[in-house]
Amino acid sequence: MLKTVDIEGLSLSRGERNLFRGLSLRLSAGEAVALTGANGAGKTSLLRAVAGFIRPDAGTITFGGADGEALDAEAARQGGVHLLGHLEGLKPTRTARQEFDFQTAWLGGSDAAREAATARLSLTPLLDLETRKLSAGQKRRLSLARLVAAPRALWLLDEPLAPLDERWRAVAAELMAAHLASGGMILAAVHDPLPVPARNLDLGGLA
Ligand SMILES: Nc1ncnc2c1ncn2[C@@H]1O[C@H](COP(=O)(O)OP(=O)(O)OP(=O)(O)O)[C@@H](O)[C@H]1O
Repeated sequence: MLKTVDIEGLSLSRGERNLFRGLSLRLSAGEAVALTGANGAGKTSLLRAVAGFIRPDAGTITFGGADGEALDAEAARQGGVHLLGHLEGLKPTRTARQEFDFQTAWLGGSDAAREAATARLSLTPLLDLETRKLSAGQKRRLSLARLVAAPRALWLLDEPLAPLDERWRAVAAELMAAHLASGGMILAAVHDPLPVPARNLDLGGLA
């Protein structure tokens, strides 16, 4: 079970440009960190590096288990990490139900957890719509449902509240609080404060 994430001396570039150097961060069970910084500072890139989609120029990202042992990074990412990006990764002509069922089956969610997620995010009226017909906030609810349907220790969230209205921001806040209370971790790129207690890591302005 994933309990810690250690980022040590991380340097990341995109194209020719270095985004940051020597970044270190330790995240433990029950903790949230809000990543802030100017547009283009590298918040999304850092989330994608932790998820394993971008290779750093230097530094390490280590995942730890309950006894403090280092976990195999690929296995930790496969079984312990959710990345919720602001592009929702939905195929436009498939229905919300097809996407939700496909994604949660792939992620290994149980039927009970899937039903709980559908109820919590009030997805029933949306499930038969093609995803291209969903609003930005409705798409985000579909993505948040994944987090409930397939529990994983580390949530990497890219501007999770941005498209949500007040009602669904409150629900997202409750989901985050419950996740932290059960020993989960959150690393979130935000321009507004996270709705749960969080440390701040500021990536600053453009390099
Ligand atoms: N696939 C890519 N190839 C080359 N450069 C990229 C790529 N993706 C992002 N970048 C660049 O990397 C830099 C950091 O982008 P990133 O999306 O990580 O910033 P951000 O801090 O999340 O910004 P925002 O607040 O606007 O969401 C930007 O200058 C961006 O143009």
